[in-house]
Amino acid sequence: MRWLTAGESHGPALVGIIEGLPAFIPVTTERIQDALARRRLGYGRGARMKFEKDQVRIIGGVRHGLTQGGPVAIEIGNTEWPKWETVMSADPVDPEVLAAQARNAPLTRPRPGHADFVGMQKYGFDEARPILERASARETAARVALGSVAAGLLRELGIGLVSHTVAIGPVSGDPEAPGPLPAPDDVERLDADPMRCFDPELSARMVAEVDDARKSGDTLGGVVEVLAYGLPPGLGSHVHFDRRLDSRLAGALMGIQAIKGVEIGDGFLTTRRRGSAAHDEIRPGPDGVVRASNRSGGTEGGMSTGEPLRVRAGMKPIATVPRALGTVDTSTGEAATAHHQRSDVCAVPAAGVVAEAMVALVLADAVVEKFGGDSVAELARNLESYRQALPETLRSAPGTVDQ
Ligand SMILES: Cc1cc2nc3c(=O)[nH]c(=O)nc-3n(C[C@H](O)[C@H](O)[C@H](O)COP(=O)(O)O)c2cc1C
Ligand SMILES: C=C(O[C@@H]1CC(C(=O)O)=C[C@@H](OP(=O)(O)O)[C@H]1O)C(=O)O
Repeated sequence: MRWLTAGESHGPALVGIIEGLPAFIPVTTERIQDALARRRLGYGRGARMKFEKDQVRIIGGVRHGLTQGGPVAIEIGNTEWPKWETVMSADPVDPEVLAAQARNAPLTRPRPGHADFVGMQKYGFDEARPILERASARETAARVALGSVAAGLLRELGIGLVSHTVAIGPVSGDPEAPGPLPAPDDVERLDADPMRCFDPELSARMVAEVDDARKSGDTLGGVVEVLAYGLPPGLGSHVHFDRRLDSRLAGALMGIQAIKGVEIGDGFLTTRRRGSAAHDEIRPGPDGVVRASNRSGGTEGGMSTGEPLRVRAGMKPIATVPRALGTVDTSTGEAATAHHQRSDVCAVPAAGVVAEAMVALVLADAVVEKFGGDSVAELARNLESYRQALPETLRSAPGTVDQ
């Protein structure tokens, strides 16, 4: 399976293409639109989330609500395009017409924490517009659209995903005593929460933190967690670094704009424990082998164990800080303050939805790789025969975790 996105933040549209998925995955415009609406959720986002709309058009690979086995291409049109038609025109524009556009003023005060400055150095531009247009996390809309196709395949195999916010800035629960974990059935409840947080009391403290940051002209980051239930054991492999499921998940999550850390299971917390309190003991159970805990987060040796997958991604605070940061004006070499028009105060809840999409893409890839098949039915058959072929003493009975 492979996938690709194209498009700029203020371009006419984003495009995503995914190839290598079987036929008969349910995909509709409405489903993709719903997935994209979830990415716009969350307290702390800026004005752009309100006035800009995502317009979904499936342009290949799907017929009558089902994939056909060929590449699926999805276009996400941008309703703001008419305002940017000249500034972002693909074809050459009369320099006089361009000069008259206030929106085209050269961005020569690169923003620290963005791709602006190093992008200008690397690609040889004398202003940041061509860099920031592609670096913008607007691109994550295309990933979420593709992720919804991948999640559709996983759903057909009984694999369900959910994401939630676990920290905003310094506000988080007790890492040693986490509350109950959400399940895929909790998605609606989570989406209704302003921070997409499972604990209402914690959510209220997160909202207060966002309000406080906004008041002081500042921004926030945080941590999201993605959970996947119903995975078979054995996705990924121990045999090579780039076949490990944990390494593929970490790469995919680090590939989201502003993600600075990834943890699998208890992650860095595990490093503070002794070995006797760090791993998940294997026990015989009435319906198969069970685990005493799931500290590993559902992977061992780079493979899924069959227990719930639990991965976290840490997002740095939004880099376009209203209380503008110091920079250099590259047209003069003088000290200056960075460009700031508007920005999100906090986009962590949206990053959770993007992280969920990235995990869905990695898992769908790993499932297709292990079980193959050109139709969902063939893939499901292959998965079932793998489960059935496991001798009794090697069969897991997952979901028994009591941390
Ligand atoms: C969903 C989402 C929304 C974001 N919104 C903003 C924003 O409004 N302003 C901003 O400065 N950065 C925003 N970012 C982060 C920037 O895209 C990111 O800081 C930039 O790409 C540089 O980060 P990097 O060094 O990790 O690539 C957002 C990121 C995500 C995932
Ligand atoms: C448009 C989206 O996110 C944008 C991502 C983003 C950034 O720098 O990454 C900066 C903001 O855009 P602007 O600077 O134009 O206000 C966000 O609104 C989106 O998520 O759809």
